[in-house]
Amino acid sequence: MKLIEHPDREALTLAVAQHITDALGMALNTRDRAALCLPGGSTPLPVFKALAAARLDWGRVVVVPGDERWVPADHARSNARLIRRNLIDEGAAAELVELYTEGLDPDAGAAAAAERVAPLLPLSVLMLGMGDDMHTASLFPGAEGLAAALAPDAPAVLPIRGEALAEPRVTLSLPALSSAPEAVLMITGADKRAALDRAAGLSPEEAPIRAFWKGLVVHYAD
Ligand SMILES: O=C1O[C@H](COP(=O)(O)O)[C@@H](O)[C@H](O)[C@H]1O
Repeated sequence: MKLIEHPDREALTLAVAQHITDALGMALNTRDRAALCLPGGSTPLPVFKALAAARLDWGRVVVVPGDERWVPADHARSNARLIRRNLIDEGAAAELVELYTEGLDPDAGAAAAAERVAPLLPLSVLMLGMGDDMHTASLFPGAEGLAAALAPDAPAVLPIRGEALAEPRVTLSLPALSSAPEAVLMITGADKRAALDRAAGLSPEEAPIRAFWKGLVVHYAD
């Protein structure tokens, strides 16, 4: 794991956007289409806006959320909606592959999403977020479905449930997420910085971000 500390959030945003732009540009030099996997939540929002201005051949980029809350595509908690509004509608003319399917429950929906995601693998670029509880994507410590999603032979997308979760979720599995050559983690604030330190001494079951440690580049600002 490599930690890069930035003086403030503006510098952090610019550095993460540049990191992803460079990695995507390199992927587009060697592949017809590049697959960019992005986190949800609130932290990456300024990066999405900065990325939208990047001079990339977005028509050859497919974007997929790393996880999704099982809510309709226009719901305020939808990760796909966040990506659509802040990246694609802001000018990055990429294709967005959504994980949610209207009318399916999370189990059937995860299987349907796995069929859409499998052809995108290996991912070209993986950006992750992390919660104070050390979850990443929707790999939550103690969640129902975590062990299946961490298994080496897991399908690309699986359902996740947990008492602390507001709604069921689906997540790209560890094998799908870690098909990318590296993982770029963006975190802000002292609580997440402390969670990262805590994760270093724990297992992936206890601290799912730990499953990405090898090759993980962490960008941090307070
Ligand atoms: O629920 C989620 O949380 C994490 C972290 O989100 P943040 O708002 O604390 O940045 C996010 O990476 C994940 O994709 C999302 O579904």
